[in-house]
Amino acid sequence: MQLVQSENYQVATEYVKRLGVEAVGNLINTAVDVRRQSYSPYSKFQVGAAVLGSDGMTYKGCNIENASYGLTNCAERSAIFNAVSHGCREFVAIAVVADTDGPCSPCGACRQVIAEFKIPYIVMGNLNGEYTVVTLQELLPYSFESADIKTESV
Ligand SMILES: O=c1ccn([C@H]2C[C@H](O)[C@@H](CO)O2)c(=O)[nH]1
Ligand SMILES: [Zn+2]
Repeated sequence: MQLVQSENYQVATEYVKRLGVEAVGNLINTAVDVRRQSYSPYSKFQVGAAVLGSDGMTYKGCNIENASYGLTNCAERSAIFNAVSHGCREFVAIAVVADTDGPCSPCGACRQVIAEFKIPYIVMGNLNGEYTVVTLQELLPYSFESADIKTESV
């Protein structure tokens, strides 16, 4: 698949340089590949995600829906939970891909989980090879995090 950057081109180019063009391409291709495992009989909207761990491993995830719609797990959270289940808690970047017009953007719930693990770069793509990269700070500014919980004050 021919990859073409869209949206915040200048700043995204800098992020791609930091991550490495090959690493970004591998993450997108892995997300496209695992998207085929999507269990989405209700929305019929297939999503794939791949997260690169600091251990150098790539962990995959797809969206998994449920007859009780609210129990649906998005591809991004599936990928992160897969990584954590394998003992990986530190990450370099996450990619998400779906059949969207522009790059597919993570939902609010996934943004919060991405923030929990402080994943620094988020690669958003689609099946046409259009993609962009944003930082965690750009994706979810003013995030609520563990440091905000003061258990002593209870
Ligand atoms: O970034 C996204 C957006 C949506 N979905 C899933 C949830 C649901 O199964 C379907 C439609 O929202 O797509 C993801 O996995 N990731
Ligand atoms: Zn989500």
